[in-house]
Amino acid sequence: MDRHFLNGLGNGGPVVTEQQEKQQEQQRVNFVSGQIREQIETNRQLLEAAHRETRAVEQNYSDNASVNNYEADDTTDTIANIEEQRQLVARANESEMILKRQLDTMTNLAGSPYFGRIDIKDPGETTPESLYIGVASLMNDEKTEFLIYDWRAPISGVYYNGTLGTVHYPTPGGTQTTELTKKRQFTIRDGQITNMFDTNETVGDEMLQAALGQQNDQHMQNIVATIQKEQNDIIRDTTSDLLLVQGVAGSGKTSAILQRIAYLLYHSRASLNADQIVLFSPNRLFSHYISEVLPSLGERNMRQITLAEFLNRRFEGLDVQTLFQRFEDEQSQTEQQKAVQAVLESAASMQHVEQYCQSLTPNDIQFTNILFNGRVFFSADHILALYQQLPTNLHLADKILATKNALIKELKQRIKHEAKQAWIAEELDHLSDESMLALYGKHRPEEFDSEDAQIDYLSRRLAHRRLRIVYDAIYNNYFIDFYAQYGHFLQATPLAQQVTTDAWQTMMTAYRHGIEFHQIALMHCAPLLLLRDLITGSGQNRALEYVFIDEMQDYSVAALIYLKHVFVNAKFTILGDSEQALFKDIEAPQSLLHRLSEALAAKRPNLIALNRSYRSTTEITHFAKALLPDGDQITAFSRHGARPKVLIRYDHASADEALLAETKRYQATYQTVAILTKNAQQAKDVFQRLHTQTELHLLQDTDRQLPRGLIVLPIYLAKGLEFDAVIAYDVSETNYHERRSIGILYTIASRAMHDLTLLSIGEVSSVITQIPSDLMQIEHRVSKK
Ligand SMILES: Nc1ncnc2c1ncn2[C@@H]1O[C@H](COP(=O)(O)OP(=O)(O)OP(=O)(O)O)[C@@H](O)[C@H]1O
Repeated sequence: MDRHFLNGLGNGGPVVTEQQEKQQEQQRVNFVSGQIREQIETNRQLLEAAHRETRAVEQNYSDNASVNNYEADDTTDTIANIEEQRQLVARANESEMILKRQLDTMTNLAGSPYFGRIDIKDPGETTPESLYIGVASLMNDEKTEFLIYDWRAPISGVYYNGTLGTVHYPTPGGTQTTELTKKRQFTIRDGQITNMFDTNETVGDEMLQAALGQQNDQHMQNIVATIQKEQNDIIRDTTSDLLLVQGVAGSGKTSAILQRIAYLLYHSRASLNADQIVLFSPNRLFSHYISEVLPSLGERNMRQITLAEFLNRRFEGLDVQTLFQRFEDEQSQTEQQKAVQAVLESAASMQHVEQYCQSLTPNDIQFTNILFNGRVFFSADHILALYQQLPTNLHLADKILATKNALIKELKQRIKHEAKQAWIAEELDHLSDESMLALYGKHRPEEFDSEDAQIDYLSRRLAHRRLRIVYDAIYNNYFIDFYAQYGHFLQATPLAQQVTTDAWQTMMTAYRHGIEFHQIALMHCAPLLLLRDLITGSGQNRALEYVFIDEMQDYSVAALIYLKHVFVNAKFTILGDSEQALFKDIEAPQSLLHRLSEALAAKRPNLIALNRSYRSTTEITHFAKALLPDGDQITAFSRHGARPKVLIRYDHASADEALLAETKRYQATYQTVAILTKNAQQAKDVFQRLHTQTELHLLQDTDRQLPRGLIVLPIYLAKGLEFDAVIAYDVSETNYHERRSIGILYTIASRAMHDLTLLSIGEVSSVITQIPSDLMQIEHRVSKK
């Protein structure tokens, strides 16, 4: 195989027909597939050898580690030896992991080695060179040439971005210019080219058509073969410290950030690993849904957490209201309650926290007694006195730290004192043999000169153990009651104009009441955590490099500010679609960027808007966008299907009948069919009525996986997900009459890839009846006569 064949198909030679060209490309695929197979074989043998090596080293390690220390004279040598062995095991494991990863990558490449080809002619060259692009790079056996370029290589950017002609691409040495003379796309399945064509577009629609026409399964797919230009801008942005992506439903926001993570990991291999990246995802189902994308690209998954999990970890012992509960509760909120919530969740409220902390006087700090066995061990007054002795010019957090250190010092003295008390002597008398043996630690009874010395030692050890609980309380800052402190903050905060004194008072009472029952509403979380962190000078994570937040419309500005405070060194990528706001009103992307840049003190903010919707058929997208007052900017991808169907029934029995018939019809064609309801109660009701008649799964917020078959779930659990067919349950005016019904119905409609039915029990919601009727098929009447 000569180099010209490998890298110069169709370049400069005699004119070849399309058929011949396809044959030549197929030959190249065969050649590359052969190379991959060979390399897989070699790798497999290497992996087996590495595996044997690891086992041997591990065996050796466990033999050595179990040496009886008591009998060995040279314990230090043994420890050093064990440490050396441990490192050997770690290294052997790592080599095995690397080989395994290489093998996985090759296996990924085997059936479909690449999807793109670009021909480029560098300045001064006469013939172009062909580069083939796939999910990972591959060199020939001699390691002299790239058979496949990784899609993330600098030159590969040209495939996604450039149209034919002069193009530029970044390299470590600066921007390079070259001429793009050809761009070719392939679909290769099981080593056979099934589709191939040249294009001048970024990535032609034909490939995309094929990708989007497929049925959905339990996992999201990677999109590297068909990344679109704006998505590519998101993926390859390495400079912004705040990248705000505002994209309409189904525009590929989630896809783009996952490929972005793969891109960042590739480009900062030496300095960045997957553990330094965290994605805040909307729910656990979503985490599972996207979990295969990065592994399919040969990368480890980033960390994933939901806001609820994050908050629960920080509010140990408290039951934090979830987004879902809040959504449910909000349906019965008064206007004043909404106003109070808006105030607490604003950037201004976080500023108030800062100001409050700056001007906090010693007497206002809510010091609290530290108890031990039901008695006051350190009194709040004593702690205040310690605090007041400190120099006044110290920062609040430094003073708290100094107080903490002073308490720990006192505790050490008190341990000596307590060790001499009767309660310790008594406990010592009643210790079991086993506990007593443990209390000796590394000493042995015969080592002591006298019984007194022995008892002294044991008493101190026991007192130390028993008072550990006090140490932990000091260490964890339990000498300040942060819940009371926050209550004090609420009391001290100037009342916002839009809020009445009564409403504020009611909120404070509800807050205190909640705390008594170990509960806290979401709106209090960000200000309270910031307050606690500022007072204690803790709570920050400096190691994280990238934070991704999906579905940002569900986060308050206060929550985002808090996350920025926590992940102080991280670059933020925030994705959202204000149209899908389940909780808030819609906001224009530019003004949002402005507001966020200010709130998060971003130095290099960037906004990328995605207006093309890929998920749904043209008909579904046209219907969904018509629901929105400002949906004009949304463009549909041209892939056709049936118009959404609106079914109207006037009683539950006939509605259930229609629902069943519709699910049967969809299940005959599709893999994933979902009934989406407005809230959890409705999902439960549907489940209870139908599960005896058809196999149906009810999903709840504790679920982590999407089961196969027909499912019913409230819309907030379906955030970020997609289904082949969706049935929106009860889109009647009674069910959807408030303003925010628009966002909810839009989110429901936009979950459907191929088919959508909306079932109304009674008169249809005016959100739907106000749109042109030719966008839907109506069965029965839209309104009662
Ligand atoms: N460039 C692309 N090539 C192939 N498929 C794509 C592309 N962009 C998006 N898609 C597909 O479109 C669907 C929607 O993408 P994704 O879930 O990333 O959108 P989203 O903007 O996060 O949606 P939403 O906000 O509605 O949850 C997915 O099935 C995804 O695979």
